[in-house]
Amino acid sequence: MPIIEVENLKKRYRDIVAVEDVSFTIEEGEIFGVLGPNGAGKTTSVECVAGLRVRDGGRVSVAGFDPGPDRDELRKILGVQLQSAALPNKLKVREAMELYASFYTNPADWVDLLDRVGLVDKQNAAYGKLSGGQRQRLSIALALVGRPRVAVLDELTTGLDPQARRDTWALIEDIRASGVTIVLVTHFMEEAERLCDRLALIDRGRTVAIDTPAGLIAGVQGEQRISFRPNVPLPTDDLLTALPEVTSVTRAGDTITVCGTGNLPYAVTTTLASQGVIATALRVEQATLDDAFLALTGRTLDGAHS
Ligand SMILES: Nc1ncnc2c1ncn2[C@@H]1O[C@H](COP(=O)(O)OP(=O)(O)OP(=O)(O)O)[C@@H](O)[C@H]1O
Repeated sequence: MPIIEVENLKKRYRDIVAVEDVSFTIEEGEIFGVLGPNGAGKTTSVECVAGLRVRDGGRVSVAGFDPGPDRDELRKILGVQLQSAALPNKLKVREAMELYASFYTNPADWVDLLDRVGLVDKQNAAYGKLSGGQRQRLSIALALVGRPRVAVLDELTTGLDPQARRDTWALIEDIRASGVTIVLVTHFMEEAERLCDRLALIDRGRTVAIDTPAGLIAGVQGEQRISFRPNVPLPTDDLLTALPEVTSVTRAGDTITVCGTGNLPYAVTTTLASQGVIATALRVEQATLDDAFLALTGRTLDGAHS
């Protein structure tokens, strides 16, 4: 039974249509990603789900509540970590936690939460003195203080270095393991691929696809590419170009790159082996979510046209 249902959501800001037609359902306990380029309407969509913006059309249900009329009920079950939410620099970590805990009748133990996000030693540090990663982790702790069933996390790892990003991913997996459903807004395909059970791809205010990361990638009809260095020089490319799987063979120095379809790595390596040639430094480039997005929209996730 889905915990969140969004059907034909619409939202405009004066003459800008931010969300034209977004629909998705989220099962309880999922990490559900909302992925798309900047300006696609991701934040606006989840803000409508969280009751922070009033939608212009469509239907939204969160655990049976409509975020419009049932805002107070929603507040009890939904925690939100918003993009670029800032606290006063002088506010101490413990003061922020106490303040947020005071909003709820049955808040989580905030010391325990700080422990989970690795900030228990920073209780007396001022917000302004925290690093980017620490601020993000604090914002997650604040989103969880009301013991939510659903946590909405928006652009959580933007601006973090790779290590802090990986630490945050581990934390999100921990939170899900504790039973919280997570809605993760992101424009990072690695993040979506690594963390999300399912994803909605959003482009120009519309849902263009919903599936698991693997399902979205498998749907890409594009070419595969493999590169290798033969252990002995290949006098001619004919051996490879004759294969039905192969569409092109190019060389750069002693590296050969083969493009094609079907089970290309198998076709190429067995053909080489039959001639006594070993493919060294073999690399298979897999299709990515970016390829899937490009195939669906003609644009890449960073917004560039193909
Ligand atoms: N408060 C606002 N007033 C007017 N236009 C807005 C407002 N917020 C967003 N928009 C516009 O609505 C469209 C969708 O924005 P939104 O922030 O929802 O997209 P997004 O996919 O979350 O992008 P980003 O990753 O850049 O936040 C954009 O064209 C944006 O400029």
